[in-house]
Amino acid sequence: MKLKFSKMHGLGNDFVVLDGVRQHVSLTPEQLRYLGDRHFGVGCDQILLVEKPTQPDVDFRYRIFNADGGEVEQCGNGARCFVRFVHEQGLTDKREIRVETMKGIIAPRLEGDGNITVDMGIPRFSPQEIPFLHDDDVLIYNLDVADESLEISVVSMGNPHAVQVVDSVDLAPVGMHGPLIESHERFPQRVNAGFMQVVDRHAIKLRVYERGAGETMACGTGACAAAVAGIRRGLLESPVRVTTRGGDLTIAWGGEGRPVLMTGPAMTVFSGEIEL
Ligand SMILES: N[C@@H](CCC[C@H](N)C(=O)O)C(=O)O
Repeated sequence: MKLKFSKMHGLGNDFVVLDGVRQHVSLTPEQLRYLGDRHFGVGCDQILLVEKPTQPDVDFRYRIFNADGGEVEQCGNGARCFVRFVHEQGLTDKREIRVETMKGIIAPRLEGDGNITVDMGIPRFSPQEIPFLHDDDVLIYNLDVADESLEISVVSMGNPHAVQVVDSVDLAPVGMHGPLIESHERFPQRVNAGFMQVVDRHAIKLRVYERGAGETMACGTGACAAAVAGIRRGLLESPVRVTTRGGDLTIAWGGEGRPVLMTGPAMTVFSGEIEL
């Protein structure tokens, strides 16, 4: 089977994007891992699949697979690439679209300057919604990791995040603690581990060890989760500039019960065809 794809990225968080509207796409976990493999396949952090919607009043269905082959609920940088892709491929000419994901509707909008703003939905914090095994619903939890007690905040942006404040993102033990947090027994569906350094009340630096992909150059939902956790903890005010290893995102949040807005770029690198 030959499959057409585009290679895209949002701040270096890279994707293989597939048009499942005009071609039939049904991939096994092995085929997804092959597409994601940087040595034997195309190489990416996530594979994004554009499909026809299954609900009324939405334009597309958006499915996301980590490089390890697992399907997940949400991907922020991917959402911006999704909009760029459906425009470049002539699948729509609407500047604002409504997209169905595993965990609800998101609404990305192509801005006049070429950036994309995505309404990422309302963040959730209760342990059951993450899911996170804990009886209380509090702002900061202690998590035992490698003989240390880390202070984390938990946020669901549709997908699960554990965010901690560090003195320096450059010195943070992302490679050592990241995988231990990702697979911690208190996160039954695993988790994305964020390490945020507060620069000032409107700016942070962020590194994220992503579930199913390892540390990425940037994580859109991770940026939303970190900004929201920082605002709830009284450390930050909206809007927040989030500096990742791949560049900057702007995150705006109006507080409890309000949606998070994420703004940033999305790029196409090349298109190709691969035999599976
Ligand atoms: N890179 C993404 C998040 C992708 C999914 C994540 N690894 C998960 O397993 O939840 C983003 O930009 O949000």
